[in-house]
Amino acid sequence: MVLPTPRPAPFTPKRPTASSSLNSLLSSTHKKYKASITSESRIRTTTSSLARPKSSLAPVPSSPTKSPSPRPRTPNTPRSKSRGPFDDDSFSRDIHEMDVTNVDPEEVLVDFETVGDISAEIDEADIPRVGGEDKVMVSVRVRPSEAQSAWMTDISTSTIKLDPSHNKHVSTPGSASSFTFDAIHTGTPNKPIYTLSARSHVHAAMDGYNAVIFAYGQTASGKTFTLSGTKEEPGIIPRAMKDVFGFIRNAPAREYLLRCSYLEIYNETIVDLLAPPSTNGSNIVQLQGTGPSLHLAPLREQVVTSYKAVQDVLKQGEGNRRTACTDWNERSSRSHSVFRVVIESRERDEGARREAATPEPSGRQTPGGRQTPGLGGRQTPGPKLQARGGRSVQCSVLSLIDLAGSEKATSDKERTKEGKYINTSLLTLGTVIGTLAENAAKKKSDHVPYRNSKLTRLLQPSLSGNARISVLCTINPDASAIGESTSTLLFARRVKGVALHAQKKEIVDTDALIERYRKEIEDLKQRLEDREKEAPVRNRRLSAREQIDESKAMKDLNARIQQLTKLILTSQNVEEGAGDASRPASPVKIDFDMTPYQLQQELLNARHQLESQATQILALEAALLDRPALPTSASEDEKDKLIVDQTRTIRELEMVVKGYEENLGQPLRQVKEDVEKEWVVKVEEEKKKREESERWAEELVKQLDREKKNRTKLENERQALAAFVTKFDALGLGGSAPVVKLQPPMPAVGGAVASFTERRQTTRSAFPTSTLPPSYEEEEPASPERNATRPDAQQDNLLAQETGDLSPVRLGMDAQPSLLDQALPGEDDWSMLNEVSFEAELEEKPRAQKSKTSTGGKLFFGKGAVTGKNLRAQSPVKDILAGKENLPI
Ligand SMILES: Nc1ncnc2c1ncn2[C@@H]1O[C@H](COP(=O)(O)OP(=O)(O)OP(=O)(O)O)[C@@H](O)[C@H]1O
Repeated sequence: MVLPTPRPAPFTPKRPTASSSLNSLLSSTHKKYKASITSESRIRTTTSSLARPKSSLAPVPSSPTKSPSPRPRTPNTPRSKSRGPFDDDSFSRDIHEMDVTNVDPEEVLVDFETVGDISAEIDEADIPRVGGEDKVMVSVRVRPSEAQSAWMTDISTSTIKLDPSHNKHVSTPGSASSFTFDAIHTGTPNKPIYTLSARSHVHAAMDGYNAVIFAYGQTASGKTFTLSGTKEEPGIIPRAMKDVFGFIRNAPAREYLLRCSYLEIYNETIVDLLAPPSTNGSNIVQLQGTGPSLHLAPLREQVVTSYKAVQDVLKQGEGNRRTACTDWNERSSRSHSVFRVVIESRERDEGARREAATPEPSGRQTPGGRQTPGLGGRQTPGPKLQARGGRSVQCSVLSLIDLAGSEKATSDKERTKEGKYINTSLLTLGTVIGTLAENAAKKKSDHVPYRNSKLTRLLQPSLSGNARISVLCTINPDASAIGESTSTLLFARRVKGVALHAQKKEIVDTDALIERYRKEIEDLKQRLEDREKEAPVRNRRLSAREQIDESKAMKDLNARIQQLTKLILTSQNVEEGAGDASRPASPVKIDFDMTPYQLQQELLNARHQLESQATQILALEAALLDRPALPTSASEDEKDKLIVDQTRTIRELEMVVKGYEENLGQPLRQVKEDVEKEWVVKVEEEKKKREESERWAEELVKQLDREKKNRTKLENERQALAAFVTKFDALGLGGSAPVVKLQPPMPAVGGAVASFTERRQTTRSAFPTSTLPPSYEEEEPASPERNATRPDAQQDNLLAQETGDLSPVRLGMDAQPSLLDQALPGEDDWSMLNEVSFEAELEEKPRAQKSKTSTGGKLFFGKGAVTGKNLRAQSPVKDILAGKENLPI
């Protein structure tokens, strides 16, 4: 019975830790196990533990540690951010703030001036030309290990060979032979890896060639460490991007436009790592077209103008990458990741260079009124530089690829499934590379199965020759991994055989948009100039409000001109290291494959941003106008001169003001005095008039009071007389006529006049004409005949006697008709009435009765026989009656 050979223990990299607390936590868990992804499990720790060298090699990574993680995420599940080489406090900016749909490529150009001072960052070492331009550059990196390395390396000859002591333990074909490549790397530092194995390719990309750098190797062999690195030991990607800006810095004759995208191939699905994670698959990228016209859509690209912007992009992409804890690697990449930089560049024109040399006060205004071309076509998403004046635009793509590691079946089902996809695609890559190498070696053109995997399809344009390629093969030096390492080295050897024939891609494109923008700027400038010329004349005609509007319109024009001409980043305002906060939001995302609705939304947002920026610009302009005419750094002489000038201006203005005062002051004062006098007279007149009116009103009030009093008195008199007549009748002095209870009418407005008229007519009919006062005669001549003609006269008279209506007072009232009939009665007339005292009369009543009894005579009022003498002696009423009524007494 053959016992199964025990499976060699897989490499268990020691996890470098950044914090001591985390370190102590992890040091207690050196056991290997599997776990699913969590944000914790994806924490990339750094290298304090790497400082534990065993020999000349750097310390070995620790074993994976258990993480209480939930299940791995599905491709479309939004993933949380993890800490990685690009995690930094400066990454705090939300990537969505940088979304701008409509990016003007001219506005995001980077050139040697705009890139800032990066001298401290650039490795000035000569770029080694290893590998040749028609061959793939292949380097091997041996990861440090705590265990004895199974491989012997000779860095000077770039050779690696399995230690002969292990030959007897392995049966992998070819493992015994030695391998020679372009470079062999050991140790932890990433800088030599970049300098020797990547830098020339980055520069080739900047020169207009497509370039691909990818890391290939067994899981946990150090691919991600090599490409991304850590914060302390940045990998190829961050170094390459710094170098890109350094390259621009050293290329004063050209200007560049950079666009980044970041994607991963997970379980044969291409996912956009920069698109917002979504559940409806909107971040799934499709491969469209074939061969050289192959492109990815929809793919979000971000225009970057500084290294800081690149860091933001990397951070977002890293946060979205799928990693998981496996049996071999605590944070294993479960996908192939591709970071792409599209580099467009063109020659700068002479005018631009000259103007750039003398910085404009308005910042990065484009020299010579640089035209703003539109965006590129859909075929190449994102903004495209436009060729200028027949000069071409170079376009190249730098792809930095971190392949997932080949691995054996794991104890986790999910990881096993992922591993299957990973291994299949790596196998296909191997096959494709093998075929290409064989075709190159044997000058054949056998079918290359690019289509067998997404990875090879994606790499097709590069692998088919039109790219400079650098392959970094990472190996685990442990004896337990000799099989995988040998396989990696064999792959590397095959790759070495692939022939390349990379070509620069140049576009000559004379897009009319440039002219359109240039013309718009010229038109706007002309309009502004015209308005400025007319301004003094026009402003005299305009109201204050209109003048404000006019000045706003001019400011708007100015703002638009500045917007259009402010195009190119200059060395003064872009910093390669820390980024430039004064720059417009950058990097700027472009995705022309979004739905129209999404594009509209982004456009709307961008417009809002533009508006608020325009407002800011206006405010800054205003502040600029308000600032002192001299900078604070101006020399004392200049300041003195300015003060003298301004003093002179003030004096001149004072003289002008004085002249006005002298010439116009006196006449104006005279006019003012005249007007004041005139107004004083008018005011006096008006005062008098008002006083008169007030007096008149007071008089009226007084008269009204008197009228009221009189009315009250008259009413009292009436009531007294009514009582008197009643008593009179009750005494039987009214004859045989039955006693009729007096029912005096109630006073009413106009009622006195009506009563008076009625009584007058009654009286007229009752008295002989001769006894009537002349007024009666005049008004209506009374005669017996006439009376006889009045059949009702007798009856009226009788009725009057019966009702006692012919009272002396009423007759008196006849003489003094009514207060209401007189507008303003004289004082004398009223005094007569005032003298009438009914109380006194009533007091006299018993006396009158007594007299009547004693004399036995009759007491008549009206036509009765009562003597006027008695009445007059007893009451002032009787006097009135005697005097006014002219009655026979
Ligand atoms: N040269 C090196 N020096 C120090 N540590 C290293 C080196 N190479 C790799 N490591 C460490 O080894 C561990 C695994 O490395 P890494 O994640 O880069 O492997 P990988 O090949 O990307 O794995 P996978 O394919 O599973 O993603 C990490 O903790 C990393 O820091």
